[in-house]
Amino acid sequence: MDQLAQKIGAMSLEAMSEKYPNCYPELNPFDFFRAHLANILADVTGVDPAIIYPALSWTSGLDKGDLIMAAPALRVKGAKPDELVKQWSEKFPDNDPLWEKPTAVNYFLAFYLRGDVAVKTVIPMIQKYGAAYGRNPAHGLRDPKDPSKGKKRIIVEFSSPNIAKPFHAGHLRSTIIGGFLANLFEGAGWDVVRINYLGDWGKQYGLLALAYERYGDEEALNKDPINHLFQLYVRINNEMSTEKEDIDKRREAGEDVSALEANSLDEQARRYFKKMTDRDPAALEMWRRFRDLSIVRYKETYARLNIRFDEYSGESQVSEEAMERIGREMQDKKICKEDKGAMIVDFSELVPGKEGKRLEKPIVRKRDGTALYLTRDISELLARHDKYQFDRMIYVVASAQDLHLKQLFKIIELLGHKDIADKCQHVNFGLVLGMSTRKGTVKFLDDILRDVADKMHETMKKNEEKYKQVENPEATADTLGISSVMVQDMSGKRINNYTFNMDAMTSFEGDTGPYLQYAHARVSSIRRRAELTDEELASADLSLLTEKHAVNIARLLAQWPDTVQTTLRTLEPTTVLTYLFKMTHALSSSYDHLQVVGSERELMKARMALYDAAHTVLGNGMRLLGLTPVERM
Ligand SMILES: NC(=[NH2+])NCCC[C@H](N)C(=O)O
Repeated sequence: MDQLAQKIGAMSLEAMSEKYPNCYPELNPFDFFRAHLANILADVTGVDPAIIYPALSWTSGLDKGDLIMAAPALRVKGAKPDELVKQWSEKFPDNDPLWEKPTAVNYFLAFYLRGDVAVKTVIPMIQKYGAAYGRNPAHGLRDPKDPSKGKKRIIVEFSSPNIAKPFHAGHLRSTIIGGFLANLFEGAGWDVVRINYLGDWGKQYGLLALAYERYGDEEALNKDPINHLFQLYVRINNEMSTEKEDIDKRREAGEDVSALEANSLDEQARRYFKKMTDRDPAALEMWRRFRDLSIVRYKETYARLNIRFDEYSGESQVSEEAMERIGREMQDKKICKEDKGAMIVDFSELVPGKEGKRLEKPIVRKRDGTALYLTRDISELLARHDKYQFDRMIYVVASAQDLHLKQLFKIIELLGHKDIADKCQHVNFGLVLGMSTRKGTVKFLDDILRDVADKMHETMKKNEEKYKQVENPEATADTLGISSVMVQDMSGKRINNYTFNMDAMTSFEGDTGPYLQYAHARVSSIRRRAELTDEELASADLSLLTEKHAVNIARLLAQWPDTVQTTLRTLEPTTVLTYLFKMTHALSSSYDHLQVVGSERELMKARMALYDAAHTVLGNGMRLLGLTPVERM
């Protein structure tokens, strides 16, 4: 890049990053192109380049240019925007080595890179950075100019299933999106702490222990803890509802039910859980086993999804003392008040207007003195801040809990910690429809992943030739199955609901996981057949890449680091996925025009260098999403 800057007489890279905010021309080709363009436009328009630089934005497609600028964004007074753009495009130099003379469209200027620019800058850059192309450690630095000041710290809390209950679609989405966000911030130079906040506390765990005492099976527990605990959970819950119905009936019939109630499962569970909160060793030991065994199994599933956690926290880990302390503080600060023996937060009295009403009146302590989900979250948030001193914290939780998290953040603010509340963000998402089976019975994540993998395995077997060459077809089918599920999940905006559709997600038609994997594997296969070394690719004569298809692939490759930067703002996996599918479409339409194997040697080297760069970027994008790119399928 530095050489290029010298050759074209542009300002040095260092000067560029001094002059423009978040400008990293040595890592991001578009920063380089933009900075150079802003300098020219400053001369052409007489406007301060600091205003021009952020006004240069993305186009909706390569046919609309590489960058576009709306004239009104430069705030030139007294002139008509459509006339301004005409003047500016005329004044724009004809001989700039990077940019063609811009075209005026209404009140926009559309800028196109010269044919060879993307090809010659981007391919060497990708060869140099490899897996790091697209990363930019500066985003997470406390001081981007001085790495010795250290990284900013972000907590990503995600997945957070409930022990003994099914790992449902909400947890699956949280796992996929959270894993992706953690990767995203890691690549942007943040110190990332991944926390799994398990649902592992409450009366239902007392009930579960009772079930185990009655019907537990040591062997089944060790073999498949998640399923066994779930079976116990379902059985005891059924029993409890039958019992409740019976008591209700008797009560209606005028019977005295107090003795029955005092000995009911519900009451026994409450007493058991009380023992747990009182730290009774025997009661805790049983619960601890359930928790530990469940975590072992969760870890196996997470590993299949390329996910790990730094901390398995959970509702059980919140200290009773801390909750009591904060409870008193809330009372002193008049944030909560007594209501029929319970403690509630009446937001309508604390927060003016509609917002106060919308936040409702959550309970923070029940009549019997026990804490709730919200109470635990309040303490946990503050404890995390003490422990990690985070700069930012993201909760990846379904939009069904929008209100809960709004209440949580507002209470933190009312406690006098607006600074902490401002660092917290709820990243929400919609529902997955149609995931439970017809009978309404739930499915475990492992079962779903196995079903999808089986389906992919069947498809793979249909092509005998290829199938024989795949080293470990089961493992590949598993990877493809997981990709199917993940890509379907990340295809739309997070907030949208979608329907779990096994046929659609495993299809090779359309923008699916298998199609993305296929696009990646296809480039690998060309590379295998071309039998070229890395040195040969590095010395390829890139000026041979003159075809429109080659140029367009390079223009897209240049956009990757910018796409990652945009994603840091949108926090949407679909931003990355949309880019990757654009890439795969450009690749698939290019193959007929850019033959590699069979072309003359120098041309073959140049084209392979281009495809190899595309292979790197596809792989980088897929790994960022949490997918495992396959080389053969
Ligand atoms: N800090 C939080 N409340 N995180 C979300 C936890 C999700 C909860 N375990 C559930 O399944 O609904």
